[in-house]
Amino acid sequence: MPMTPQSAADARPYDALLLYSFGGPNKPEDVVPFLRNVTAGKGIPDSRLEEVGEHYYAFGGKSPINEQNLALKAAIEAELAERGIDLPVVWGNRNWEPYTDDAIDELERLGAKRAVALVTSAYSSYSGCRQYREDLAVVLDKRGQLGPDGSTGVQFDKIRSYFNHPGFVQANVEAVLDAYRELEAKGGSPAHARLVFVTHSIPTTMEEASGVGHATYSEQHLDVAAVVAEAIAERRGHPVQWELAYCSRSGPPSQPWLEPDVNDLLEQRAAEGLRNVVLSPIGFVSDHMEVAYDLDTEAMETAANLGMTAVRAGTVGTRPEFVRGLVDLLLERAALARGESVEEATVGSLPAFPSVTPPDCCLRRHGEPSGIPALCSEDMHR
Ligand SMILES: CC1=C(CCC(=O)O)c2cc3nc(cc4[nH]c(cc5[nH]c(cc1n2)c(C)c5CCC(=O)O)c(CCC(=O)O)c4C)C(CCC(=O)O)=C3C
Ligand SMILES: [Fe+2]
Repeated sequence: MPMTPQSAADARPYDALLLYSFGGPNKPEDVVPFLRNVTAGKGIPDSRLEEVGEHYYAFGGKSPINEQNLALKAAIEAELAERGIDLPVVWGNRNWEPYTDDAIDELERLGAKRAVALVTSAYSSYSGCRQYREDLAVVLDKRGQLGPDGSTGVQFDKIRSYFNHPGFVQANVEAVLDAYRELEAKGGSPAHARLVFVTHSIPTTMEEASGVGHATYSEQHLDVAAVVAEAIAERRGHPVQWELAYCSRSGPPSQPWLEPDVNDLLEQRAAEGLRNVVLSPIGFVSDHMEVAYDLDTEAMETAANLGMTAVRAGTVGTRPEFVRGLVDLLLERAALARGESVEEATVGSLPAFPSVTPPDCCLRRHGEPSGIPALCSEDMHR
């Protein structure tokens, strides 16, 4: 796609970008209300909530996620300016300030009629896709701005799940290469290291439901992992053994979630004689709390106790490959909205995911419609 200043108008028909994220607490008093927002009606045991609360308190009650989203917003704004695209970026979160409702207020203040949402989850599942679309619908409904006949409110489209977009994948490759250098500097042995990709675990029921009309959540990760590992082997000039592990499990013990847990995997591999590990958190886009606690605190401690030399690769954060990719995705979505045919860039073996999803895409579990409409779906005519 040519990135000349002439393409400056090509964000049309959009007049704003909504950077839509999870949110997190900024101070100790925020922690409990934040956790209540996250877990409303999700059956997370109190014991788990107290445990997660402690993770936040251990970091002064402040999650890094909000500052990371502000940094990403600034990086996107800089990239838009660089390309001569005049499009305001508004930030909002599902679970903390600025809330979805605040973001829509802001969009209205800016006079936006049609916005495109960029969700800070790269992969498709209920948690990374539909839940965001449902929350938008719920908030619009509360505002009296949701209806099959169109509405007076802001119209939303969504940028497709971008786990297999070249920008996201290349940024991960660079981050993993940096980690290999760090392993070497720590006296480790990169050629013998296992590359362990890590993502957020989800219930197996959510995993199954994530595969309607496209590859499932775990299949999406396996595809990205294979591409990244191959690129690392090529760039470093030695074979790379890799596998996928999960972190941040919650829910009752009786409910199966995706495994292996990263800590269990490290124990097993250490017992088999593995000594060098590179952890690559491909499931997360920034070094937020799940990375800071579950990986940097817990998994790194597990590795140290096992006598392993381990490093954790960075997340894509504001890496230039990622930020440029996001703006490419925005322009691609805009061209689709204008009815133009565009090449939807991907890497790996999976096709580009739909930006207008099938009605039953990414339910929490199969055959269990949430009863809540979800925006950016084929059955939502707005
Ligand atoms: C797939 C996925 C992502 C990755 C995609 C993405 O990056 O968006 C993600 C991200 C995040 N998850 C986060 C925090 C939490 N997630 C929870 C709970 C849950 N997450 C789930 C899934 C995911 N979550 C699931 C299936 C649950 C169980 C409840 C339910 O079915 O919905 C809970 C409740 C307590 C607990 O169970 O841990 C908390 C506090 C934060 C903020 C971190 C910060 O503050 O820096 C972020 C970015
Ligand atoms: Fe989560």
